[in-house]
Amino acid sequence: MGDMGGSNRKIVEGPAGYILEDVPHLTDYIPDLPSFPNPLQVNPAYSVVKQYFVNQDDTVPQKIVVQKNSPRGIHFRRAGPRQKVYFETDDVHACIVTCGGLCPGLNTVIREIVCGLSYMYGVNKILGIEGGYKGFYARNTIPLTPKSVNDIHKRGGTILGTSRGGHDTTKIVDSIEDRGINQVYIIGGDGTQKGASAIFEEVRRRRLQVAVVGIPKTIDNDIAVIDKSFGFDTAVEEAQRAINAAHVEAESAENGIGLVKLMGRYSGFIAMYATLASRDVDCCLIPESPFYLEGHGGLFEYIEKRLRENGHMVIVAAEGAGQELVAEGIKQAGSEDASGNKQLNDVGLWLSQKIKDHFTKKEKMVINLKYIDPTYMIRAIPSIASDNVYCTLLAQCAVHGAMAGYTGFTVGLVNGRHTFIPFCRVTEARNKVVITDRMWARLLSSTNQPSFLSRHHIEEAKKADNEPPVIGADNYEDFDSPGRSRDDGFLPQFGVLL
Ligand SMILES: Nc1ncnc2c1ncn2[C@@H]1O[C@H](COP(=O)(O)OP(=O)(O)OP(=O)(O)O)[C@@H](O)[C@H]1O
Ligand SMILES: O=P(O)(O)OC[C@H]1O[C@](O)(CO)[C@@H](O)[C@@H]1O
Ligand SMILES: [Mg+2]
Repeated sequence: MGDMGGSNRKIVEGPAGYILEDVPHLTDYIPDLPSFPNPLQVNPAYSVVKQYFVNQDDTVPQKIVVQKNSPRGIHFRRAGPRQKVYFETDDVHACIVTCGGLCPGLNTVIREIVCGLSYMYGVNKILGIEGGYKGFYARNTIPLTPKSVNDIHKRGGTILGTSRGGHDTTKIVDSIEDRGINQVYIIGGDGTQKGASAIFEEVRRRRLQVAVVGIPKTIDNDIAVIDKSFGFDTAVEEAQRAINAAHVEAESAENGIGLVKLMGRYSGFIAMYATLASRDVDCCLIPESPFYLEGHGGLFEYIEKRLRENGHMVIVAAEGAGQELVAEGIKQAGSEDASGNKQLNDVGLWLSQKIKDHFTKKEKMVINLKYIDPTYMIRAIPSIASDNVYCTLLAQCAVHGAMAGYTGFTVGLVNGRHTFIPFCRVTEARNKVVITDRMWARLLSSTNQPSFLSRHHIEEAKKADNEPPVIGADNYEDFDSPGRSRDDGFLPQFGVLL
């Protein structure tokens, strides 16, 4: 295999078009770092497992639907415990930080990093950084032990607190150095992973023996490459309660319309999956699929049709849907939050008003519209059982990776297997619903809503999705990225892990 990577990418080529997008290792810049046998070899729980350690050469393909002559394509390093570790148990001083918005499962990940470090590797120096990135230099730390985190997975939110903004790379790495921290676990979304990458680059520049590991978090499911983010299933499950309420209200009133707003700033996965799961939704609006209100094929025409046919209807809107229309209507330029994310106008309130104005004033029709906004309710809850298991495996993989000396990576599920993914791959693009994919077609067929797209729009969208794959480009996994565009369109189950 030859190394064909640039200075920041570690790309290894092999026969038949095999490409490994590898992750950095501490020995890349500290070549004489000593290694030690993994203490799990004598751990009674794990020592009985046949072939417990991952083979050094195991990698996971990004694209699993192939033809006979397809090149082997891009692979990621398989996560899991290694025979050798690069930290002695007593020398490990770990810290954990949570950044960005809340997400079900944050506390489970914190708990399992602490328990994984402690029970699997005997580590007992673990600090919680309070209040996100700025906590490194502006807040106190809290010691974390298996006892102190024992019950936290039953609670929503994060026991460490979180924040947006305040990422100062120099101050953060100074604090890491001053405190003698050598393993940094960073839980957060796309912005957080960009921040983690900056910390890793500075750590490498200073040649510190510090492993920097990201655990991807976002209920929007907008992180690239990975199958699905933790907490997503919990959020979709909770959204069902709001949709059910909207349906009950709508069917009990004359021309009842239930409107539910769900999270999804740039990506409509929660709205799409909640709609598909519910079967009571007549129309789902997401940021990726532009819509219009008036005229032939528009939303008002469809609402009128559904009310005449069925007497009631349910609409689900992702918060990022139709933002151009909303901004046009209220002539307001979007502002930004402390992390530089666009702050959205309330599509739910806007749409409610537009629908009421159209039907009651213009069409002189009696309608009863109920607007339900459960956005924060779906992310401020503890994670459901399947997400708890998912969080546990992500946390354990993060710990195994750091102990084995890997750094500058995010742990993530790729085609149902846990992998180490270089930071740049999860930060360079955003995972979005592909509206020319089978999953969106399934949704359109299940709701029977108009696609709101002209033939020209469809051709343009298809062209964009069929750009040839290029390494490092946003879309080269589009053909088979599960959250994004998988042949069967379904997010995989977590039956096969590690
Ligand atoms: N490009 C960047 N470089 C360094 N730090 C960043 C960058 N983008 C964001 N951050 C930092 O990462 C943290 C979290 O970012 P952000 O608020 O965008 O949330 P997120 O991690 O994307 O999570 P979510 O979108 O799911 O709420 C913030 O403290 C922010 O300052
Ligand atoms: O109000 P906050 O905390 O900034 O978070 C809102 C945003 O966070 C998310 O839940 C995750 O990015 C988005 O769906 C939402 O727009
Ligand atoms: Mg984000």
